[in-house]
Amino acid sequence: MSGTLGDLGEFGLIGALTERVPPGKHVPLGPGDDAAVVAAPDGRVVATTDLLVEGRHFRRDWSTAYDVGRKAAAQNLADVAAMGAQPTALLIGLVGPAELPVAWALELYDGLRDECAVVDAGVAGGDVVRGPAVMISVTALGDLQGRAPVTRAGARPGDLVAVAGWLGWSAAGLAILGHGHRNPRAFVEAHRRPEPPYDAGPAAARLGATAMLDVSDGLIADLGHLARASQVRVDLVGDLFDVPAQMRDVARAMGVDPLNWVLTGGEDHALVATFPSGTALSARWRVIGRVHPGDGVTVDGAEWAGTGGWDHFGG
Ligand SMILES: Nc1ncnc2c1ncn2[C@@H]1O[C@H](COP(=O)(O)OP(=O)(O)O)[C@@H](O)[C@H]1O
Ligand SMILES: Cc1ncc(C[n+]2csc(CCOP(=O)(O)OP(=O)(O)O)c2C)c(N)n1
Ligand SMILES: [Mg+2]
Ligand SMILES: [Mg+2]
Ligand SMILES: [Mg+2]
Repeated sequence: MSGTLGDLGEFGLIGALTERVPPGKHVPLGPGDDAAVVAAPDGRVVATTDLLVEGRHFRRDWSTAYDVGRKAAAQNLADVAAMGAQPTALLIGLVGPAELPVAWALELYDGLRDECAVVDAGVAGGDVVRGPAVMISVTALGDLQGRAPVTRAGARPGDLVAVAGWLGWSAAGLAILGHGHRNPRAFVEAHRRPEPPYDAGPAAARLGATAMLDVSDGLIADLGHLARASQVRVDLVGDLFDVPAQMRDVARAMGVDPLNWVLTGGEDHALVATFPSGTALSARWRVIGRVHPGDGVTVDGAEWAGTGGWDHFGG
């Protein structure tokens, strides 16, 4: 569809967007009324929201609208999975200038639709408003399917710390884009379109995970939240992290330490969980450390010097 949001008007835009995204099987009443109705068979709903702001979370010259849509959905669906829940539906707030091409908004919705399809979720509704920059607000809902939520607060001394998914790939991709490059593609693609290991979330809950979160800001920063909530120390074992050769090569060319990307890079939305020692973990979980009495996050017993990850208002 050609033209801009200004050409189409608010209700034309809503019609064009909602036509593109099926509400999905958990939504008996989707877009079109004052609110959507989302099924929650066991009566406990997980709800989470994240904002994406142009220039801060994405750049339109670095990512296509489709990729921004995939990432906006992924960032929120990963939070639902990190509670051990099955995602059911998204609510989308879209802010943009009247000059924004309609095609950009439609492609954004194609990305939202396709990422939702990975977890069998849909888009239940949203809002559109004119504003100076593109901003996307995503609220995700999920179903605990009768399980207790896996919070950040349940880790106990002696537990194993394990990760499912990627670490450092998105940060490497961001660094590559920041240097004005587009290659190696694998990292740039990982930045544009993260692939959270969604089904590992409910699987971890079934395995008896004591705490869990997704890595959005950086492993050390995010584990810091888990350590604080659980009143424990998390010790990571450096030798348990294997940095891929290709990541080492990129880091060498930039004169940086690739372990920094792995330990403090966000936006891969890997799931990190603690499990009672002796838990029979499937191959997708890599053990990276252990929980101890105390506080904070250490690497090989030593405090991590420097920032542990992204802070929107940090120095
Ligand atoms: N403006 C806000 N009002 C209320 N709660 C908030 C606000 N911002 C963040 N939170 C809550 O603080 C916690 C940490 O937020 P955040 O670091 O963004 O989590 P995540 O990385 O999983 O998205 C979450 O439980 C979130 O709901
Ligand atoms: C243009 C651009 N600059 C910088 C970044 C890096 N970045 C932006 S936000 C962020 C952290 C994750 O986003 P946040 O809003 O904190 O999500 P949450 O932790 O709430 O899931 C990172 C690493 C980016 N993705 N794009
Ligand atoms: Mg958040
Ligand atoms: Mg999170
Ligand atoms: Mg954050």
